[in-house]
Amino acid sequence: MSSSSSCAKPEFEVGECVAGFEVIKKLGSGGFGAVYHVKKDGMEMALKTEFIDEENNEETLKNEVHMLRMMQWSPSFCRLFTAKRMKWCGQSVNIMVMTICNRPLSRLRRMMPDRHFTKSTAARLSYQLLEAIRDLHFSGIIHRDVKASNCGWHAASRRIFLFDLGFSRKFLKVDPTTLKVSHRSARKAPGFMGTSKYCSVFAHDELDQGRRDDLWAWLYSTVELFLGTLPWNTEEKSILVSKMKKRVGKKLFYKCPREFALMYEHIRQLKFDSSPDYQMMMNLFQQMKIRLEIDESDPMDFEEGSAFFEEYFCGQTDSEKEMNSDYQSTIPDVLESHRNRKSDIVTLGSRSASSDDENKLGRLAAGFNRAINRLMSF
Ligand SMILES: Nc1ncnc2c1ncn2[C@@H]1O[C@H](COP(=O)(O)OP(=O)(O)OP(=O)(O)O)[C@@H](O)[C@H]1O
Repeated sequence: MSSSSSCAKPEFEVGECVAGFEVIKKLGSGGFGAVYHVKKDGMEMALKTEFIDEENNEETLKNEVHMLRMMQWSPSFCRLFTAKRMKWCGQSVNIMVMTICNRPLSRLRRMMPDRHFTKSTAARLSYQLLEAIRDLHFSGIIHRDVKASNCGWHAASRRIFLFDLGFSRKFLKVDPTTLKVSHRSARKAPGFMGTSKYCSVFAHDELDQGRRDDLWAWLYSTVELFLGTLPWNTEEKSILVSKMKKRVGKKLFYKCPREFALMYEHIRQLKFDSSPDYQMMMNLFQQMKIRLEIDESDPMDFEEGSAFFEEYFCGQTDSEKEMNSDYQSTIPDVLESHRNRKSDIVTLGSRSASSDDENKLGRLAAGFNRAINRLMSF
């Protein structure tokens, strides 16, 4: 068991000042810490914490900060405002402060009738996620846990941001003498990494992951954006999920725009260290957009002006209400104005909401393996 996940995780209180950032509310928590909505000098941000187990010297956030710093050139990732180590009640805590996103993509999808987006929204979101993955790969990094719950909608830029780089890893290495860059060789037994519902069959087989595996996870996540479900939705056993993935083939895309079958054909022939043809896939998206008359300027299903906005996206979801009511009793009067103000800062991500469409066992296993990997291979 990872030490971070087994050691106590102190909670920051609403109104508390953490490294100069005022806590507005908790957005959710992961295996290694929690994410808070914070404010400083009138600016809203997200603060991610990690309580360090000094005995084991395990610091997942350090890796995430390092990777996010490398991605600051890309518009598909959060801005990193600060990252530091601090003391909190005698404990060492790592924090990073980044752009705050609105609801996670997975929750937005579940708020739709039949839990799927319209073709126009699903296609545009899938394209944006592909752009994020391409940018990450261009920087020499693989994500290893691509899925809609690791994407947040950033309303101001009308983009999705890919977050949670805690699982990510560099796939390139540089020879120190010749300065030649090459793909790292596949490790023999890297262990499972990712989420069973979305990961590639190679990840199920615990093979080392490359760029192709992020694309498989993107493909499965895309199908879910279009259809609201995956054939293995109710299957809990990872081995059976893997079997279903191996069996389903092209049939998976029957109800999706036909261009996805072509992207699938490309992805399925990729080897561990192959370079995917992002441009070819992006061209297929352009073709799809023309064929389906998708207009970039149309509101997304969850944006004001769409047919769904008033009925499905104006209120809070049950899990959001639950998350907010957990804090109700602790909110000091001075912060009451934040809660009452109708603004774009309400209702953001929560762990509890996303957990129902993810394989919990997979997450546990992934958290465990991530801890081991941190210790062994970085
Ligand atoms: N920049 C952000 N803006 C808004 N919400 C965020 C941001 N980053 C993370 N969150 C939300 O905070 C919650 C916790 O995120 P975190 O990445 O710590 O954990 P996780 O992905 O749920 O789990 P794990 O770390 O075990 O994979 C998630 O619901 C996520 O949507």
